[in-house]
Amino acid sequence: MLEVKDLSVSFEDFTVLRNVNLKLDKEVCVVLGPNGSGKTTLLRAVSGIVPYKGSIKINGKEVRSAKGVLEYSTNLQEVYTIGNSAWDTAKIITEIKGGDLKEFLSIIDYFNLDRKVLRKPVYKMSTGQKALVSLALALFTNPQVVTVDEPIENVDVNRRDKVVSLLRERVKEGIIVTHQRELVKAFKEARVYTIVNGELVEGDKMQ
Ligand SMILES: Nc1ncnc2c1ncn2[C@@H]1O[C@H](COP(=O)(O)OP(=O)(O)OP(=O)(O)O)[C@@H](O)[C@H]1O
Repeated sequence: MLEVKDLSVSFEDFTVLRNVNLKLDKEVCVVLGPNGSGKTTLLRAVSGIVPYKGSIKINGKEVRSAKGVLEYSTNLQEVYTIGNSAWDTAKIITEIKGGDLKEFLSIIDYFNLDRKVLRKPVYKMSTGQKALVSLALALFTNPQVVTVDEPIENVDVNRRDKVVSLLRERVKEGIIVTHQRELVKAFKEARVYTIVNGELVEGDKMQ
C-alpha cells in the first residue's frame, strides 16, 4: 500500500509539487506530464531521496524515516550507482532484500543483453543498457510496490515489447511515469494522472 498525503516538494524558492494526494492499494497508476513538470521528482520523493513536506507511507512506514523499505523498488538510476558494477549492485540487493541472482540473470537474458555489460558500473553503460539493467535490478526481487521512471524511452523497438510484458507480469502496485502512449495503452485498466502546474490531476491532460 502506497499512501501519499499533502505532498509538496520545493527546490530553493521553486515549488515543483504541491498538495499531491495518491493512494494505491494493489493497483498501478500511470503518471504523465510535460517535461519538467515533476514526474521524476514524485518518484524521487517516494524513494526518500529528495526532502518533502507531507507524508509518504509504504505499507504504513513513512519513507523519510524508513529508507530502503524492503517491499519497495524503483528503476531510478541514482539508486543503482552504488557498487562497482551492476553485478555487485545486484549482489548487494540480494543481501539486503533476499532476492535470487538467477532471477536477475534471467531478466538480463530475457532482454537479450550480453551478460558482459553487468561488469560495468551502471553509469558507464549505454543509455538503453542502463534503462534495461536498472529495470532488471528494480524487478528481480519481486517487490510489492514498484515505481518505474520512463522504462521504454531509449529502448530499441525489439526490446520494448519485452519490457512492457515484463512490467505487466511483475508490477502489481506502483507508479509508472512515461511519455509513451503505448505504455498507457498496455496498462489500460490503470488510473492515469497528469501533473499540471505541480498538482496531480486525474486523467490524461496531455491530449
Ligand atoms: N535537485 C534539484 N534542484 C533544483 N531543481 C530541480 C532538482 N530536481 C529537479 N528540479 C527541477 O524540478 C522540475 C521538475 O523536474 P522533474 O525531473 O521532476 O521533471 P519531469 O516531469 O520528470 O520531466 P521530464 O519529462 O523532462 O523527465 C524541473 O524544473 C527541474 O529542473
